[in-house]
Amino acid sequence: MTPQQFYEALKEFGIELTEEQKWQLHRYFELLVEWNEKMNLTGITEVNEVYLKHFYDSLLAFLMFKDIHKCESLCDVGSGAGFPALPVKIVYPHLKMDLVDSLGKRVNFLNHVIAETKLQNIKAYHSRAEEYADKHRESFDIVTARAVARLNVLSELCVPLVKEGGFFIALKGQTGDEELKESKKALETFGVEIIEVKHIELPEEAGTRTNIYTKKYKKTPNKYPRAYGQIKNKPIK
Ligand SMILES: C[S@@+](CC[C@H](N)C(=O)[O-])C[C@H]1O[C@@H](n2cnc3c(N)ncnc32)[C@H](O)[C@@H]1O
Repeated sequence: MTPQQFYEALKEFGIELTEEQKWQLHRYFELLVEWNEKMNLTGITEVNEVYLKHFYDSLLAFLMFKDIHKCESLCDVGSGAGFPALPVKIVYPHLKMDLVDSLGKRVNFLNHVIAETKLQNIKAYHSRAEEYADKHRESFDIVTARAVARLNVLSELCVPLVKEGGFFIALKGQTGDEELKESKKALETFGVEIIEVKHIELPEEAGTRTNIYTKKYKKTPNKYPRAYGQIKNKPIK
């Protein structure tokens, strides 16, 4: 997907990018490739592949989420090199965003991209998500994550951060349905219900996506999230 094809694809969702937004995405791409030579950020560095497998893939779940304009804040757990958070922030600049990652070097990269692309009301934090919940419990309209952990583990990291009435959106690949089955109890325990599951084929046979949308209908019990060892070794079943 060339950048031009990417712009056209967004138009199908009613989004016409400004020159500034196009520049922000391109600058982000350049920094990703540049920093990737010194540290491990991504295996995908060819321009058309980045626009498809990182930018478009990150955005799809949000382009298809009609409540996005009603939401004000978003937390991306395990942002890594910035996905899905940074493309989403560039396209939806009204969102106030926190990016959380447990790896300090990646957080430095994220804050560098944020400064270089002149994004406002967004910051990356060096923290484990389960510790971030100490001070940011029930704080965000949307909490999201891509490629961080299986859903039963991921939901314990993410859902405590979601406000009552807010959304936890998990970007999943082929194993999405199987992960959903094993996570029914966990999702209920942490206080969210499934509102939609979208199966999508990426263009150019780039893979299948299962994007899972849940809504928080009650507070997460205070004992969650537990310490990571417990979350990982004894996920709710
Ligand atoms: C495979 S990368 C995925 C990065 C990005 N979301 C993407 O889709 O390209 C997983 C990231 O999650 C971070 N991570 C894993 N467990 C975490 C936790 N408990 N809290 C915060 N970050 C975590 C890792 O440091 C890593 O950067």
